[in-house]
Amino acid sequence: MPTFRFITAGESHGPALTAVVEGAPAGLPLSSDEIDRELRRRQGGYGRGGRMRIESDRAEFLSGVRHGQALGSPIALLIRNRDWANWTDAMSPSPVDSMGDDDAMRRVYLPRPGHADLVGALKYDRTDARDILERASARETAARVACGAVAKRLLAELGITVGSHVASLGGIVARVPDELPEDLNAASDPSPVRCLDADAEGAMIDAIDAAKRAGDTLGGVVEVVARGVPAGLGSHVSWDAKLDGRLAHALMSIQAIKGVEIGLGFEGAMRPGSRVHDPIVADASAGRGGGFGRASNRAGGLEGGITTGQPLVVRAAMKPISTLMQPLATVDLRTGEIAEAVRERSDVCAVPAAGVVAEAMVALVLAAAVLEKFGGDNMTDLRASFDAYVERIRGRGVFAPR
Ligand SMILES: Cc1cc2nc3c(=O)[nH]c(=O)nc-3n(C[C@H](O)[C@H](O)[C@H](O)COP(=O)(O)O)c2cc1C
Ligand SMILES: C=C(O[C@@H]1CC(C(=O)O)=C[C@@H](OP(=O)(O)O)[C@H]1O)C(=O)O
Repeated sequence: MPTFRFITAGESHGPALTAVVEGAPAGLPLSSDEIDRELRRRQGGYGRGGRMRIESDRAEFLSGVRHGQALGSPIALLIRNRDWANWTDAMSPSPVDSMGDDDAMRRVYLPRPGHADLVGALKYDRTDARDILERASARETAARVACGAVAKRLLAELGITVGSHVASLGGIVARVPDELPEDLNAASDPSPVRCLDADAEGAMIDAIDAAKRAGDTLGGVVEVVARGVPAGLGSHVSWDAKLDGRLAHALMSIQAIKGVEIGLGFEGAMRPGSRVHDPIVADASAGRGGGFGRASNRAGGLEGGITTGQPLVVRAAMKPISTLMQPLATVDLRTGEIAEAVRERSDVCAVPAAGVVAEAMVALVLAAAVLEKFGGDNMTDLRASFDAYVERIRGRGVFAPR
């Protein structure tokens, strides 16, 4: 039985993105409509550039699904790039004769600080940074979101949901209610910046407009919350089994994400232990004959790399977009001469979209952890194993939502 994993391929302006998800159990209900809904969510958000007006992302199943259910074989997904029609020469896989036609071939010699242009060109021995940026581009996150939709469907079958909201943008912090809405996405999606605070939303939109006028860009922080996660996913026994580490890796791998927090995160480092750890309390509702409850969830649903049964709360910090219309200094890759970084069509802010991508990555990590613990090459066996486990830990008084 292969482990649950995924891989993506595709350049930003190539013909398509492709992805393969391996290890989804047979019988998992899957529809391209459900994947397309997630793809649409990722394309939205105030502050995105002209490319999102060209694309209208849709996923096609090429393998692994029949009559609306997974077969247990690798699921191959295709998302076509509409913009490809404008790039067929510049991105052609065939050799080109006119090596001198830089404009037609859209070659990039002026690397942008903050993008992969310079380091990639040096490492891969390229003079044209387009050979690097095409793959470094966050266009790839469309494929991640498609894979994440498969993971979300698997989790939903077991009563686990994953949602997100924008916690801050351009330094403007959203006030959030003490109790986050049960259906987080239903509350955050209607906002153009996917934020739960109407006052902050207006200020965030103004900040994006001001950044755009100034030729500048903005970053922010997104918060992902997974509900219905049973206690016991992940493990303390080895460094690479710890779920907190696996989540941090998955989130940090998203383009432009530079920080990850779990629960209180960095705030916890400023407080004494008495105001950080979550007291263990007797909770009759948690299990037969009394059980173990928690007075708070500052740990964000993880202790020792293992889920506690409380909501999983993780945040990811996104740096501002690196393509600036008032460019920073750079050096020409051909000549070594001082120059200004290339100006390309670009987003001003993509924090709302990054929240949707972060949800996908969290869902993929959780789905892998679920399948690791409960196995099952088909949904019937997976459900039976999951239900038996939930029943057992409830019997021990451990809180296990379902
Ligand atoms: C949803 C999303 C959209 C992005 N859009 C752009 C963009 O339009 N222009 C840009 O320069 N960077 C954009 N980025 C960021 C770059 O992809 C990223 O900075 C680059 O790949 C370098 O990787 P690093 O920031 O992780 O070092 C975007 C990132 C995300 C997550
Ligand atoms: C294409 C997407 O995001 C792109 C991410 C990106 C970058 O440099 O990361 C640069 C921009 O691409 P383009 O140069 O074509 O305008 C964004 O639009 C997408 O999210 O689907």
